[in-house]
Amino acid sequence: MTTAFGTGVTGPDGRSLDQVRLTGVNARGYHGVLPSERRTGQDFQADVVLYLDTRPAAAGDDLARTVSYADVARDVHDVLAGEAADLVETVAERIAAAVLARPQIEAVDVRVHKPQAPIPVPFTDVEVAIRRDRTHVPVVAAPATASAVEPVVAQAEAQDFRTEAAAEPLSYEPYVGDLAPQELEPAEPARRADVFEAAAQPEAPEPMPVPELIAPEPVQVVPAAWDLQSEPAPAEQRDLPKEPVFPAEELRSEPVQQYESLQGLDQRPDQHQDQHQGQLPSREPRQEQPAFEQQYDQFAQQPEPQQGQPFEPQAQFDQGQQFEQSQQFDQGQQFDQAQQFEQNQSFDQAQQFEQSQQFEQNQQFDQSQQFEQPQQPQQAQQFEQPQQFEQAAFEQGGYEQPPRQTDPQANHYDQLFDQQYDQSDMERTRVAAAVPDSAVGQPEQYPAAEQFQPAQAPAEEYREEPRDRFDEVPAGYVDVVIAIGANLGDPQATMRSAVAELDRVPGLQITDVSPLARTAAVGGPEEQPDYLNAVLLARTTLSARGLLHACQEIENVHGRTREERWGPRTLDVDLITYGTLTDSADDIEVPHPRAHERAFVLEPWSQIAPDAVLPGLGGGPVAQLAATAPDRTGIRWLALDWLTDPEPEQGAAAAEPADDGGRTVQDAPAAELPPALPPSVPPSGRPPVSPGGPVVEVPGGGSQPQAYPSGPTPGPGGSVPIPPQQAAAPRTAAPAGMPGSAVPPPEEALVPAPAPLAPRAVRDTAHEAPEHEPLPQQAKPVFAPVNPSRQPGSGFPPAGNGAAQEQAAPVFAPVGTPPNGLPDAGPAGGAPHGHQNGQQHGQNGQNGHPTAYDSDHTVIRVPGFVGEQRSVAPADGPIDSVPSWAPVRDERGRDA
Ligand SMILES: Nc1ncnc2c1ncn2[C@@H]1O[C@H](COP(=O)(O)OP(=O)(O)OP(=O)(O)O)[C@@H](O)[C@H]1O
Ligand SMILES: Nc1nc2c(c(=O)[nH]1)N=C(CO)CN2
Repeated sequence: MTTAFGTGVTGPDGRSLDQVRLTGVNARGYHGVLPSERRTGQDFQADVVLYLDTRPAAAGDDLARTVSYADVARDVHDVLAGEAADLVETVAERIAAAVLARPQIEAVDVRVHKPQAPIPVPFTDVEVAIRRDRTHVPVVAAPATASAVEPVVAQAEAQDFRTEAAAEPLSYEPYVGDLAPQELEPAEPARRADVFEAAAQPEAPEPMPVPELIAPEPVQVVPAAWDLQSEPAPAEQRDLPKEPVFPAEELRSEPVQQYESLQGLDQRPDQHQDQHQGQLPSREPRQEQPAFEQQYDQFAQQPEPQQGQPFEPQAQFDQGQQFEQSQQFDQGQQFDQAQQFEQNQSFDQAQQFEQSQQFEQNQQFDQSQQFEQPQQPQQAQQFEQPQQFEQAAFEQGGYEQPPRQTDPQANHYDQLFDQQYDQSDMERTRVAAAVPDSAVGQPEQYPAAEQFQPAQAPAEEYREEPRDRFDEVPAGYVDVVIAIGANLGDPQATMRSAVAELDRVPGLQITDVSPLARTAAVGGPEEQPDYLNAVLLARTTLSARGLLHACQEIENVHGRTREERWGPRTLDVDLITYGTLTDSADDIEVPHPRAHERAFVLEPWSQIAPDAVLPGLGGGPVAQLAATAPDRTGIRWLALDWLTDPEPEQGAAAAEPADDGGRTVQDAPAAELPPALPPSVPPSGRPPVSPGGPVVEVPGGGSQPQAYPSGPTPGPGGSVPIPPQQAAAPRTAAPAGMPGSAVPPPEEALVPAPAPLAPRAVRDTAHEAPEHEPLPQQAKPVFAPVNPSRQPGSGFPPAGNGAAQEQAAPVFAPVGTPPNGLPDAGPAGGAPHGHQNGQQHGQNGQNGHPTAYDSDHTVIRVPGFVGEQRSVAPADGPIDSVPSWAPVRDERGRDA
């Protein structure tokens, strides 16, 4: 957000006002939408620039004629630490209101920072910056806690400098301006702040002025929590000259009291006297209990926590705890420092005692947080994880890849696996009976229980209360990453189908689909066909376990069997990440325990999320992990338009190798050729088709015709018809495309395919012959929505509208050394190579290798991932890892 922060304000006389700048006021606040933010709080910072005429104060060298920055700081701090707001914007507005309650101040710039915001990607800060003045007034009133009472001298002389205005310690009021004019009360006429208006009488305080744009309509004033003590301070208190004036103790938040306590500012004369007599000042009961104090109270009422309940000690969870402990330790340190500071202030013993009590309280609160985790494992932790992960990453000095660790769950996982394969029948039954989470009392809708036909009654375990964090249903969407793979049957068709089916799972939305990778099998029996792999980005409101069950159900629908570990399969759907949750249970572990070492997951993932970071042990930047994964050389190619490419004609001749001057399949060393995939046995019931279609780039630069039977040819306009009655077909556990199938054939969900298709821009993640990589002239999105009902906002590029597609074409710009002879890049200055409408073949690079965007714009080679690994993507980001010309923004305007 940009603002004119600190850029100057003209005063009533047309001259620039002076500025008092206060930066970096910070406090732990409880603002935010997420429950965990409300519960645990986080650091907030604020900067303010006060615009006023400082001449009166300077002339008399008199603090009373200006504003005390200490008072302002306290107010700012009080807002940050005070009543929780959902939005940073509201916090900024409150600060502005508190500041402008001082009549001397003509305008204020406020910046509020939320550097620990729960954002699951690396970031530095979230900042909201606003400017408010006497005409563009804050949309909330000043907090009751604001030090709005000005010294008498300042008030008396304010008129000379045209700065008087109401200074009552008003409470915040909900904004009822242009947002909800119909709710305005006629009895509450709109008032405009006017710096020339006389200050309100103390005995009859005026309401906080509201913007003039407010229509005189009825208003329903919902008292904010800030209103709890909104009566004006008594006249005596307001008139106290040059004395620090504080809101009643019960109105001040605990952090504010601590702050004041540290400053020795919270002691009233009588309290000082008490302390000098060695007595502790009694604490008045608070009417407004800070959130963490409530938590403390709750904790105090709870029984002694039992060790190990309900989580098993897990390495990853321990790690999470460490992060939290380090946070707590930090807090503790702050309090240690605070204590020392107090001691340095040589306050009397009574005060120190009180403060040490506070410190103890805090320690107890820390403990309560710690023990709350096992007792209240749901919800909170899920959202705390991002913070913990972020925090840990920051503490480590960025997202440097931690030393690779061997799978800490290996034994457990192996056991689990053996069990599963020993009892594969049981496993099938269990998965089939993995009834929706609605059966465990959760509001999940996938899939409706009655639509299942489990082989046996749902196991008792599924009727239990949520067992662990994997059963938590999130309050909002959680970003997830799902990997799919197949090497039996008709892999591409199955995977297309799976994408459609996943997107149709209620509570799950696929937001992006990676290119399709052809990969050498990793692990399992030696003689195994190549896999096709892809990664899906999605967001879900399902619990992690609910989502895994949905994935397994789709595996089952496609005839997944488990005969041997890592054996060939018709479909594998793995849950790679669930937000930044890192945890494991008997039946589920996230992140997927082997994701960090699997190029067949990491490489497709990094293609669509170059900045993605895999959380957890062994995690790190996905692109970096991909570049070093042991199986990276097994990545054969990436197909771009695999979701939307038209089905090759029956019996079509194998695609001619591109006339690209590169080696053809015949030229390629046999050892480099990917093994042929087995004959198709499509589970979808559609007839197999002969190979043909996209050119496959093989190690060493050769090409080979290759194809997988896929969906039907799009109709006119590139759309694929969707029979409505089938689209609404009920879900059952029958195979896709069969009568009563739970899963409609994939084509039903593929709509409408943009025609003609062109490849999505794909990052070249390696550095092989970068100078010869051409710039595709027009790259367009190749992925169409897989569910027509999910329209704008679903994250998919616009579909079906040729013009829209045209406009959405990515912008290309040079990010490295331009290829020889290429003009400056840009939307209109692309390389002469490339293609249009998917008809031209990619041109040959000057080194004799085919271009990165190959024939039919369907398949790209993956230099560096085939043959010898030539380079490793640098740690400092995807842009640097792109060797030459490459898209810097994709069709959605995102960085590529
Ligand atoms: N994040 C996860 N994603 C998928 N399965 C998981 C996950 N965590 C635990 N599992 C468990 O792993 C079991 C085996 O899964 P599956 O048969 O798909 O393994 P695989 O795909 O052959 O091997 P791998 O787990 O190495 O990918 C499943 O029954 C499931 O309960
Ligand atoms: N290339 C490749 N190899 C694998 C895959 C896979 O999806 N692709 N899945 C496995 C178990 O999930 C084991 N090995």
